[in-house]
Amino acid sequence: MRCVPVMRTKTPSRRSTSLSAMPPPEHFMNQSQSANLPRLTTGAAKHQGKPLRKTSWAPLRMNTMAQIATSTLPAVLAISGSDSSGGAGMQADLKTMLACGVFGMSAITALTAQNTTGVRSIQDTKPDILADQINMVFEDIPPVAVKIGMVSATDIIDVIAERLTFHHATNIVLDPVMVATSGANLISDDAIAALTGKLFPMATVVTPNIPEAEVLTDTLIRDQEDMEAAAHRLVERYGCAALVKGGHGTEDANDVLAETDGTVTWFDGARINNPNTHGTGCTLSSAIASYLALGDTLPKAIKHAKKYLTGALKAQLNLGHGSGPMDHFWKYR
Ligand SMILES: Nc1ncnc2c1ncn2[C@@H]1O[C@H](COP(=O)(O)OP(=O)(O)OP(=O)(O)O)[C@@H](O)[C@H]1O
Ligand SMILES: Cc1ncc(COP(=O)(O)O)c(N)n1
Repeated sequence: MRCVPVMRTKTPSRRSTSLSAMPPPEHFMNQSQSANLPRLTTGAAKHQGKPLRKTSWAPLRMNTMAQIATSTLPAVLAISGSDSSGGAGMQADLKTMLACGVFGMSAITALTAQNTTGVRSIQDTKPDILADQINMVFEDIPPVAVKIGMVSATDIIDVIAERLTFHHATNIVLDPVMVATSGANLISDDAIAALTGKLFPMATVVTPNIPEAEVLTDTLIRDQEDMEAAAHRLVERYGCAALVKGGHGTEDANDVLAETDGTVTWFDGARINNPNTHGTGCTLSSAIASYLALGDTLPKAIKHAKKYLTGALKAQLNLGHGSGPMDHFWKYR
């Protein structure tokens, strides 16, 4: 069975850049790929292995400065909780961003002590420290996209909403994390109201799984028709696009996107037989933010993100005693 996600749209598809045409970042290339890149010969390279005479420094420095190669990457900010076991939360976000070709930055909302079998303890970040993290990032390297994950308390949500508004954040991908795969509750009941009231209206897209979409829409989701109706309801209620993910369904892993202009797009994916799904939601949302930062439209970003996630599941990494993490680096092995 092939597991490449397929996209079906109910309106004519939009144009966007092809990712396959994009070269991987140089440090991920193999030797023959990187050997084909143009090289700059700096003054320092010419002197390799030989001690430099003092008299040669001044011309050498000017020569080197004139020829320094500069490069840049779109930067993406993850605002999420730390997962000590590395498979979900901030750790999954940063690994995903690196693998998807953007520069990942972090504002940590909570420290969790967890592994693949459960969550032992949670310490929320003090709101002023969270505000400082967001400020320091935006003041220096303004992100092109922002991914928001675990936000467990109202005061944390308030500060995120206020700071992101202040900094005119764009391309906000919000994964409304409620319950961990291991079963632990990761948000308080009163924080759900703050999340939907303050952060949903700012989001470009929200990405609930089926149980989360049921809570957010007060409906039962039994089939794909219900998933699509829930996605529409979220768009109507909160004015942002909504991707309802089918990972918790019983058949294929199909996700549905409803956009504010009424467009509905299904992203079909065959269910992969892999019990290690810790961090799938974190990974998908970070990949969507990464591809938005790289210039994709929302449907294209989701298509590429799902392809990345599918590959990570197909790699069949098997770590830990519970539902384990995925191989975020699968593309480069
Ligand atoms: N077994 C699977 N095979 C293929 N795709 C899957 C599988 N499980 C989940 N997915 C995909 O993973 C993505 C995340 O969906 P899921 O419903 O698991 O989110 P989630 O529950 O928020 O994740 P998390 O485990 O981080 O809480 C979706 O694109 C979904 O279709
Ligand atoms: C810090 C943090 N953020 C998010 C999740 C959800 O991921 P999952 O549902 O796969 O456990 C998690 N377990 N921990």
